[in-house]
Amino acid sequence: MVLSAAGQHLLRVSRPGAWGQHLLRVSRPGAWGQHLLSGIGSVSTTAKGFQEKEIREKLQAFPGGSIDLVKQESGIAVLTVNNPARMNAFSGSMMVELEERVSQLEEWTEGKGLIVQGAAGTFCSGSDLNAVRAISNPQDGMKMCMFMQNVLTRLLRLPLLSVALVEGSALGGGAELTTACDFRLMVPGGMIRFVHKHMGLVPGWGGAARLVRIVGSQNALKMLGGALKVDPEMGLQIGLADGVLEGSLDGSGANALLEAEQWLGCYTTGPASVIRAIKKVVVSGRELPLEVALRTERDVFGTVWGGPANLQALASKAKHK
Ligand SMILES: CC[C@H](C(=O)O)C(=O)SCCNC(=O)CCNC(=O)[C@H](O)C(C)(C)COP(=O)(O)OP(=O)(O)OC[C@H]1O[C@@H](n2cnc3c(N)ncnc32)[C@H](O)[C@@H]1OP(=O)(O)O
Repeated sequence: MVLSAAGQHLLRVSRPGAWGQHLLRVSRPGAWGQHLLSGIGSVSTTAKGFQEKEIREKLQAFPGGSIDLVKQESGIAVLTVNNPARMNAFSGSMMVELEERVSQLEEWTEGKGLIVQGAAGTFCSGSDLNAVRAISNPQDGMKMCMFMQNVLTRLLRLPLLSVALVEGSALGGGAELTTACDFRLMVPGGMIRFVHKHMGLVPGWGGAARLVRIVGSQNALKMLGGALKVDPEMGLQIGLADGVLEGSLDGSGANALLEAEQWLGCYTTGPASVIRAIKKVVVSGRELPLEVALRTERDVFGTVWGGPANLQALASKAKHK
C-alpha cells in the first residue's frame, strides 16, 4: 500500500500535491493505523510501473556480499551489512537480502531491539557503484529506488527499537540507511555523509524525508547542500547522533557492538509485548495524522491493558520512586 502510494507519487512528480492529497483522502481513519500495526505487507506487484519480481531479478544480476542477521536470546538482533571488499557497498543481491531479513524480523515476535552495523569496522558506502553504472537509466534507477524506499520504510516501522552503529563511514545510501533506524550511535572517527549532491543526485531511499524529521529542514538542507561530513561531535549537536561510543579496542568492532547492546538494553529491558507496544505508538505518532494516531494508540493500549506485565505490576504494588 505504502509502496504503491509512494510509487504513484514518484511517477506523477508533475503534480506536486499528489502525496498530500493521498494523506487527505484516507477514507477510513483507522485503516492506515491498522496497516502500520499489522506490519507492512510485501512490495506491491500492482503499482504502476513497479514489478517486484522484475526488479528482484534485475538486482540479483549484481551479486556480492551479504546481509547477515543474528537474533539473540536477549531479544536484540544484529543485522550486518557485509561486503568489506567494497566498504560494505550494497550490491543488488544485498538489496534483495535486506528485504528478506526485514521480512524475517517482521515475523520475529520475541524481538525487542535491533542493531544495524557494517562489517570490518566501517558502516556502508552506499550503492555498489558497479551496479549503479549498469542501471544508470532513469527507469531502472526509479525501480531500485522504490524497492529500497519500501524496504527501509519497513525497517524503520519494525516493532523493535533500532540503532545504527556507525563505525567508519556511512556514505550515500549508507547515510540513508542510518536514518531508517530509531537511533544512531557513532564511534570516534565515524562519519555520516550524504554525498548525493556530488553524484548529481538527491537521496531516493527515503533518506531526505527521514533526515528532515530527525534534524529539521535547516540542518537537512545544510547536510545535503554541503554534502557535510557529520562527525560524532556535529552529530550530537544537530541531533543526528544519540550517543558516542568509545569504539573498538582491537579494531574488530566487538567493543562498539557490546557498547551499543548495553546502550540499547537501557530501553529494551522488560517484556517484549510492552517494548513492541511502545515502538508501535511512537511510529503511529511519528507518521500518522493525529486523529489516526490517537485511534491507533487506543488499539495498542488495548493489547497491553490487563496483560501479564500489567497484572504483575499491579500485584507487586510497584512504587516508582
Ligand atoms: C549517492 C546515491 C547512491 C544511492 O543512494 O543509491 C549511492 O549510494 S552511490 C554510492 C555513494 N558512495 C560512494 O560514492 C563511495 C565512493 N567511495 C569512496 O568514497 C571511498 O572508496 C571510501 C571513502 C568509501 C573509502 O575510501 P578508502 O580510501 O578508505 O578505500 P578505497 O577507496 O580504496 O575503497 C576500498 C575498495 O572499496 C571500493 N568501494 C568503496 N565504495 C564503493 C562503492 N560504493 N561501490 C563500489 N565499490 C566501492 C573501492 O572502489 C575500493 O575497491 P578497489 O577494488 O580496491 O578499487
